[in-house]
Amino acid sequence: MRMLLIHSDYLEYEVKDRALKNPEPISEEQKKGRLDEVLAVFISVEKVDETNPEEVVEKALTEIKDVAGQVKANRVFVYPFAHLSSELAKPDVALDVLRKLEERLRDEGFEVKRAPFGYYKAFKLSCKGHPLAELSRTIVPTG
Ligand SMILES: Nc1ncnc2c1ncn2[C@@H]1O[C@H](COS(=O)(=O)NC(=O)[C@@H](N)CO)[C@@H](O)[C@H]1O
Repeated sequence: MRMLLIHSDYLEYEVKDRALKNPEPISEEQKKGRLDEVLAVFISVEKVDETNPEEVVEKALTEIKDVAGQVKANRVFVYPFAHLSSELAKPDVALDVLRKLEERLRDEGFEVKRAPFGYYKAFKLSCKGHPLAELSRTIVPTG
């Protein structure tokens, strides 16, 4: 899994078109979303993650909690992003990993939104620009 973490004044998105034949079913309300004062986490789930998705979710949770603690963010925006890797996991595995990560972040007390999976989306992001505002993490299952 590849993650790009951007501490932001806000992240907002708007669904434009489907990018997959069968994108995640979404409600009218989910076609637009915004969070202010947020740690935006752009995530590519990778082929290697398919060997142990549960472990990857827990490792991603640990990394996000660590960064959120450092930048003092209590909101997290989970954003499916297929452009951080050339070895993408299958969409059904990727969606399952992202849904589980969203759930575990909520378990840990974060306010969480997840952008819809399998769609082209317009988005606006305001990066705060402090030294820890732009970070990346790579997570690999131990197998
Ligand atoms: N492994 C993945 N990790 C994260 N997001 C993914 C992954 N696979 C698919 N997606 C989601 O599905 C959308 C489209 O995926 S994509 O790989 O970019 N594009 C396609 O698969 C098709 N457009 C054929 O190229 C992405 O924008 C993202 O929302």
